[in-house]
Amino acid sequence: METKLSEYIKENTISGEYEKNSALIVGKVLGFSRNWVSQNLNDYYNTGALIKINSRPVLFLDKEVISKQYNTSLPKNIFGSIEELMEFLEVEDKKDFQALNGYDGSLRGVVETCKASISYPPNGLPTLLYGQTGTGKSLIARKIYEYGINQGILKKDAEFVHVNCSEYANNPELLTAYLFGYKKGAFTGADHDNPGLIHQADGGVLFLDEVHCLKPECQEKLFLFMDNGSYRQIGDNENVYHSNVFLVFATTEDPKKALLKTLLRRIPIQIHIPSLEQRGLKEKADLIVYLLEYESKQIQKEIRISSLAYQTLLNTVFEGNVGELENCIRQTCMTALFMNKNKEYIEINNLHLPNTLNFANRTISFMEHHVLTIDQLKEESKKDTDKTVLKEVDKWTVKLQNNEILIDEYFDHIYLHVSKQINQILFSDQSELYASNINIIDSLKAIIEMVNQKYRCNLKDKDINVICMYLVDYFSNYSTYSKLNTDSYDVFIGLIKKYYVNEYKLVSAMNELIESHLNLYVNEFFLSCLALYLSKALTLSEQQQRVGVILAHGYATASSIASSVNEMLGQYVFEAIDMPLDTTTDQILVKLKSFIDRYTKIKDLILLVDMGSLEKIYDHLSHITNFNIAIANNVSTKFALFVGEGISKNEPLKHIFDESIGMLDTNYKITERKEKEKIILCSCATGMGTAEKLKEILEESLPEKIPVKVLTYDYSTLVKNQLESDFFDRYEVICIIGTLDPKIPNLKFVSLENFIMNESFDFLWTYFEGMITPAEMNQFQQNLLKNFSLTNIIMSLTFLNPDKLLEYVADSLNVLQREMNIVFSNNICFGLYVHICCLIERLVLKEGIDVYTKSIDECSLLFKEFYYQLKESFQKVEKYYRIDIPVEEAEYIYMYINNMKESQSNEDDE
Ligand SMILES: Nc1ncnc2c1ncn2[C@@H]1O[C@H](COP(=O)(O)OP(=O)(O)OP(=O)(O)O)[C@@H](O)[C@H]1O
Repeated sequence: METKLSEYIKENTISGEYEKNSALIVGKVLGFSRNWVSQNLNDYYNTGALIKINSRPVLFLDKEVISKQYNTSLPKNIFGSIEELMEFLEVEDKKDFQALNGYDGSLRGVVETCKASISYPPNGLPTLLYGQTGTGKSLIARKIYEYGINQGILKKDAEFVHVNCSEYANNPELLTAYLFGYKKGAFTGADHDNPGLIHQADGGVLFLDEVHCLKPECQEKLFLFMDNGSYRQIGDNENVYHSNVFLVFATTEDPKKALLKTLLRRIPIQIHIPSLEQRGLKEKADLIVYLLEYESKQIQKEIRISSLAYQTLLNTVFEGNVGELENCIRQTCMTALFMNKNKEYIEINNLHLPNTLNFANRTISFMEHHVLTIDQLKEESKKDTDKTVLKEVDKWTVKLQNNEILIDEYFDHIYLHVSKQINQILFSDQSELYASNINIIDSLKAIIEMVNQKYRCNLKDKDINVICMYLVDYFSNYSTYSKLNTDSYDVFIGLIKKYYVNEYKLVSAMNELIESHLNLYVNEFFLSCLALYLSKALTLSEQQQRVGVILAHGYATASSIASSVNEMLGQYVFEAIDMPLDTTTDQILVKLKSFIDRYTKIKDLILLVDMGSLEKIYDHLSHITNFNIAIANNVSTKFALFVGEGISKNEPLKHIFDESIGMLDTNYKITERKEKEKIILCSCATGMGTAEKLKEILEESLPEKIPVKVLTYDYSTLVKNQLESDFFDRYEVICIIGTLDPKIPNLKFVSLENFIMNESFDFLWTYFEGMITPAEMNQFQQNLLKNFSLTNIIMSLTFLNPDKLLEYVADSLNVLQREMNIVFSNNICFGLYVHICCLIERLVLKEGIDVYTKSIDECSLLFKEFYYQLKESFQKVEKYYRIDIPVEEAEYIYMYINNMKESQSNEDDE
C-alpha cells in the first residue's frame, strides 16, 4: 500500500500536477481514508523522501523528482507554498554564465574575458564577439548583462538593448535615427520625439548584433560617441546628450575585414567564440543531452533516443553550430512527438531526424532497439575517463615524445591497458549486453567472419567473439571512447597506422562493412586500439595469405564467376576484377598492381584470367613480386570452382593445377617464390664515386639484423641497358636510390633529396615491416635522419670542410638562378649541391684533369650562354678553391639541370 502511495505522489510530481497530492485527493483516488494517507505521507516525509508544501491543503512532492528536474540538491524539505518552492528553485537555477553549456570547458576563457571586460571601470570596455553563426554570441551578450546585474555592476533596472544591424542594412539612416534618437519632424515620418536606443540603454548594455552591416557613416558616428559618451539626436543641433552604456558588438565576419579600422581600434576586447566542432566531442555530447532535456521539459514528456540517432547527431557537422543543432533537435522531437502521440514518453530514432542531415542509411537498423534515456546519456558522459585507455594513451605518448620510453615499450603499455579493458568487458556480466544487442552481435560476427575469410587471417571463433564484444561495448559506451581530444590521440592513431599496417587494414575493412551494413560509426581511435590488440593477441602479422583473383573482360563476368564460386564453396576464396572489353594489358597490370598492394603479406597469388595475355601478365608479375604465382587462362565457373576447392583445402599450387590439366582446356604457369637476395641499388647521375659513398652511408644506417645488401650500379649503363632480367632473377630490388631517376619500369626510385628530407621512410617501413621490430625501425629512422642530413652527406662525400663548401656552393647556385632567371626546385638544388661539392673536391685533388680537353668554341650557342653564366656565378668558388670548372663539367651540369627539369615536368603532367 505504501508503495502505491509513494508511486502516486511520484507520478503527479513528474507530471507537475501537484494539486493532486493532498491527503484528501490521494485518499479518494486510491481508496484509503484521508487520515491514514495523511499519517503515512507525514511518516514518509520524515524519512526525507518528500517535500512538504504547507499550503491549504498541505501537498507532498517527490523530492528526488524535483531535484532531478531542476538539477539541484534541495537543502530544505518544507516550503510555505508552491510559489515559494518555485522561487527557491529559480534562485537555485544556474546563474548567468553558468547556464552556458561549456562555461567551464571550452568557453572558460571566453567567460573570464567577458567578466573582466564588463567589470572594468567605469562602464566596462567595449567588447566584440566574433565567430560563426549559431555559436552563441547573442546568448553570451545577454549573459554578460545578467552577470553585470548579479554582481551589482549594473543597476537592477538597467536594460539590455539588442539591435540587429542587418535588419537596417537597406536603411542605414533609420538605424542611425533609432540609435541616437531624433526630434519630431527631423525627417519624413518622424512624427514624435524619440530619445533613441543609446538613451534607453543608459546604465545598461547596448548589444549591436551583425555589426558588419553597420554603414561606415553610422560606424563613424558611433565611435565619436564611444570616445566621450556624448552624442546629438537627429534634428537637434542644440543639445548634447550623454549616456553610459556598455557596448557589446557581434559579427560573423572577420572583424579586420568587415569593420572600419577606426572603429575596431576603439574596441579593445575582441573575443573569438569557437565553433561547435572546435569545442570537441565531449561538449557536443553534453549539448545534445542538455538540448534533449530542455525539449523534454517543454513538452512535458520523457525523451529517449536510440544509440544510432544519438551517434548520428554526434557525428554530424552542423555548419550553423549550436543554433542549428538546437533546431535539429527541436524538429526531431516534434516529429517524434507526432509519431508517438499516444505514448507516455517519446522515443527518437534515425527516422525522426531531419532530412537535411546527411547520413548514409535512413532505414531503422537493428541498432535502433538500443535506446537510451537522458539519465543514461548523462551517466555515460560522467563515466570516469581515468579508467579508459584514452588517458593511458595520453600519458605514454607524452613519455614517448620526451624520449623517456622506446616505441616498443610504448605499444606494450598501451596494449596492456587495451587488453585489460577487453578482459573487463569479457569478465563482466555480459548477459544484459547480450540480451539487448542480440541482433547486432550476430551481424557483427558475420562481418568479422567475412573479413576473416577475405583476408584469410585465421581468426578463431574465440577471437571473433572477443572483437565482437569489444565492438558492442564501444557502441554501448560510445562517449567513453571519444572523450579526450588531445594531440596524443592523433599521434597514437598515426603510429598504429604506420607500425601496424596489416592490422589497421583489417580493422578498416571491418569498419567499412559495419558502416555500410549497420550504419554505425567506429572512430579511428577505437580502430587503432583494436588493431593493436589484434597484432599482439592474435599474432596476425605472421599470417601469410593465399589470394585468389579472377580477372575477366566484361561488365560483371569476373564478379559473377567469383561470387557463385565463393557461394558454392561457402568461403571467400576469390576476389574479382572486372575489365571493360577494350582494356589493354597495361591497364590490367596497373589495376592488378593496385589490387596486390592492398595485401602486404601474400604467400600465393592465384590468378585466373579469361584471355591470352597470360604471358605478358606473367612476365610482369614475376619481376615485381616476391611470392608464389600461379596464372591460368580460359577461366570458367567450372575451372574456378575446381581451383577454389584446392585453395580452400590448402593444397599445393602445383598439385591444384596439375590436376586441372586434361579435364579443362587451360594453360597455366607457376613460379615458385625464390628466396632472392634483397638489395637496395645506389646509382647516381653524379658518378660512381657518389654512388659508392651513398652506399657506405646507407650501410651504416641500416639495422644490422636486416638481410638487405646495398649495391651500386653505373647510372649511364643503367639508363642505356636497363636492368637485365638475370639481375632481377638474382635480386629482389627494393628500390633505387640516387640523384636522378633512371626510370626502370616497375622499380621504385627514391631520390637522395627524399632521403635528406626524410620523405621516403614510410615506403621503407612498409617494406621492412615484420623483418624488424618497431624499435629497430625507429633506430633506423633516427640513423637516416642523422646520416642523411645534407651536411653529413657532403661531409661523407668530400674531405673539404662541409660548412664552408656548402656555403660557397649555395651562394653560387643562388647567383646562377638569378643569372638564368629561374628558380631550381628542391630536388635540382639537392642534386646540384651533391654533384658540385664532389666536383670541387675532384678538381681540388686534380682527379681526371687530363681528360678535360674540350674548348668552349666547339659548343652550341645555347650552351655557351649557360657556360658563361655558370662561370660568372661560381667565380668566388673557383677563386677560393683555386680551380677552373672545365667545359665538360659545365656541360654535365647543364644536362643535369635540363634532364631534371624535364623529368619534373613529366611528373607534373602525369
Ligand atoms: N553555449 C551554449 N549553451 C547553450 N545554448 C547555446 C550555447 N551557445 C548557443 N546556444 C543556443 O544556440 C542558439 C544560437 O545561439 P545564438 O543566437 O546566441 O548564436 P549567434 O552566434 O548569435 O548566432 P548568429 O550569428 O546567427 O546571430 C540559441 O538558441 C542559444 O541559446
